[in-house]
Amino acid sequence: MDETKKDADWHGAQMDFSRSMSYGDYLGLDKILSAQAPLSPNHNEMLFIIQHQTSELWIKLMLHELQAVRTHIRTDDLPPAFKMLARVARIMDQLVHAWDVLATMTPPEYSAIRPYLASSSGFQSFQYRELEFILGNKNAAMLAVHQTSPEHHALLERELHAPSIYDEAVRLLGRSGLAIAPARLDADPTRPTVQDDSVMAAWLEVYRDPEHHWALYELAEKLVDLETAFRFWRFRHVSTVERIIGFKTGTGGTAGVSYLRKMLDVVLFPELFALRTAL
Ligand code: HEM
Ligand SMILES: N[C@@H](CC(=O)c1ccccc1NC=O)C(=O)O
Repeated sequence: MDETKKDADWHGAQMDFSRSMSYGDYLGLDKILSAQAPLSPNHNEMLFIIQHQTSELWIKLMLHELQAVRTHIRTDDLPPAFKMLARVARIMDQLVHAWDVLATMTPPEYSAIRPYLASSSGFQSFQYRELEFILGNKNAAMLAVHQTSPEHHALLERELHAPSIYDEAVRLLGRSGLAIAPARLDADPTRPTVQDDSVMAAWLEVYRDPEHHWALYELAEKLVDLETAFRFWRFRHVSTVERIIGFKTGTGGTAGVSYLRKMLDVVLFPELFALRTAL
């Protein structure tokens, strides 16, 4: 058998894609795999770039899932929302473990790359900001960074004014016959979530009688899973940053580690954590 024939018969695999779509065509690999453009001569810059690019892709998927979650909660269709929330929490776990790869980069290795980054920073990630917003950590001041991109600015402006996933969960509590204060239902969507007594009382009722409120109970625990994973991500970020750049000022202009440490105090779904003390 000649070599060409042998190749063509390789386990019956299709070998000629001149007239049909291939793996690379479908996945747009030409675009993805030509998007790594190191600026420094340093070997480790490829790790730095790919770490961020893969993170952005996973964030893209989380946003895709979370947008659908919001619609499903709004339309009282919880089973698909549970499935998607579980997926988002697992993606977040994956990003938590991804820090292990980046942490193989030592301070001198990063110092060789850092000057080439100029004033660019993860702080300017529009997808990350959209993720914070959809989870309810709203902050209008963060839009300023995106002035140079009208498209990203508009997207974040829209998300700033939209109800968060948690706002939709609170509305669902109200539709389920639990008393939610009108002031909470009419809260300014551009402000971060603030703990509310009526929401706390409603979730407490759910947790005190799960059998009667099983779907809300399951929703609450899925949200707690997600916030827990996000907290781990924030912690791994600040710890990895401290390990690599110590207490240097960030390229994005913040104080660096002390800024990231403050972000550890963010609570996305306040009542879901506060209620545990009362149980
Ligand atoms: C050597 C690795 C890294 C270092 C030294 C680092 C450092 C920093 C610092 C100092 C900040 C504060 C903003 C500033 O002044 O620049 C920041 C923010 C940020 N970084 Fe990183 N980072 C690293 C890796 C990553 C990775 C892998 C991601 C994943 C996407 C990431 C995402 C972000 C995000 C989203 C923010 C904004 C956080 C917020 O505003 O709450 N960073 N980073
Ligand atoms: N803020 C980082 C720079 C940095 O990490 C960064 C720069 C460009 C693209 C992504 C980055 N990652 C996360 O902040 C620093 O101060 O070294």
